[in-house]
Amino acid sequence: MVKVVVCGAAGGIGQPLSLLLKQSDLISHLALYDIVNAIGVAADLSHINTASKVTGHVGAGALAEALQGAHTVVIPAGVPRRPGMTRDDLFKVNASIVRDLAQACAEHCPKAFILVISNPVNSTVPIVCEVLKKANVFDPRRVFGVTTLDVVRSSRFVHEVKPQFEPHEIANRITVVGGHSGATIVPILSKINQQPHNQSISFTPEEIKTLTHRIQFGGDEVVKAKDGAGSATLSMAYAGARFTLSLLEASVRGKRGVVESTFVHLPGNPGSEWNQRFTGLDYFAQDVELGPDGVAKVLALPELSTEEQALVKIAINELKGNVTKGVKFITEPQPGAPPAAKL
Ligand SMILES: NC(=O)C1=CN([C@@H]2O[C@H](COP(=O)(O)OP(=O)(O)OC[C@H]3O[C@@H](n4cnc5c(N)ncnc54)[C@H](O)[C@@H]3O)[C@@H](O)[C@H]2O)C=CC1
Ligand SMILES: O=C([O-])CC(=O)C(=O)O
Repeated sequence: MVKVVVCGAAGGIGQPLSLLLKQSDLISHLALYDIVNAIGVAADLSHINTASKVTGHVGAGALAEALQGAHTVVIPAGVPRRPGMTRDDLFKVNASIVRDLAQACAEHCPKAFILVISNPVNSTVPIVCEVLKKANVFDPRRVFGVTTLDVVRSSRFVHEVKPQFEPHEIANRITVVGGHSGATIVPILSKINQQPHNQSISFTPEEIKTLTHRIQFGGDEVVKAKDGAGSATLSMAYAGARFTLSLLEASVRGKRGVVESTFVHLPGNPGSEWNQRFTGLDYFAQDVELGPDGVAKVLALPELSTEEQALVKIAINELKGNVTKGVKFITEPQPGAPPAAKL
């Protein structure tokens, strides 16, 4: 029975994510932190007749008490995109929000699992890792970029092309590698097996092209449809809850064989050497087996088709810049950049 903290809990993702987490019997205390409105959201959720206690914490002065004793911290804090923006455009605002939350985690719950939802994930995850390294509390097994929405979208979109395959049955069988923005999102569609029949799903080259593009730019579909009112929140809450609960199943309940695609720091993580050599990167999303301490094993990339190899090459090139930008934000802060808030 564990304490889970949601930072950014009053937001578009934070509220439905907290609602989904309130349903889990693995969580004994759900602490909701935000700079606004978290007390009201907590009061509302606390009337639901499931086991966990819910508390609300508002403002930087209340962050320490929210994080104290946390087993897992989920971070959907920060601004979302509007039409015409890239995820990288969010860096300006979200980088310092994530940096300050990571600094507070380093001080108040250095052993907690940290799940980063705030965009741009390709840069915010390196920011968290660098803050923890600086504080001498970094454990690469415990920091995750949440890319589950790419897997969720993949299984839904594949079902729409191949209705004979149920989305929930293929949900855990599609690996998405790379990162979490446009061309860095690479779904491995050449290797989907549907259990229990072990029937493989095959596509025409045109289907692969259309599906890959839709999965890579699924976020833009929602941003456009919401027309200025933000980006994916409900599907993201579903995906964020799925990842959080998978991690709790593996780490708290001791369930074996739990695998999710996620963006992690490769050096120091068990099994990551092959992917590190292949990509030449320190951060990459791929299937990861989860265990009692977080990452139990980074799974080697599957055999890629020629087209997938080309896509991964493009992803690697873009990721290099995204990762470096995040790392440098902590290791080489610009003069005039806002200082870390005292939390
Ligand atoms: N990883 C992924 O797959 C996805 C990531 N996202 C990202 O998630 C983030 C949040 O999106 P939404 O919930 O739609 O935004 P939102 O604006 O609805 O909610 C964000 C919340 O963060 C809070 N916040 C701002 N600064 C904070 C701080 N310093 N500490 C704690 N809370 C703070 C705000 O008060 C607000 O309640 C965005 O960066 C978005 O791009 C969105 C969808 C998918
Ligand atoms: O598109 C966005 O900005 C939000 C996001 O990451 C997604 O929906 O995948």
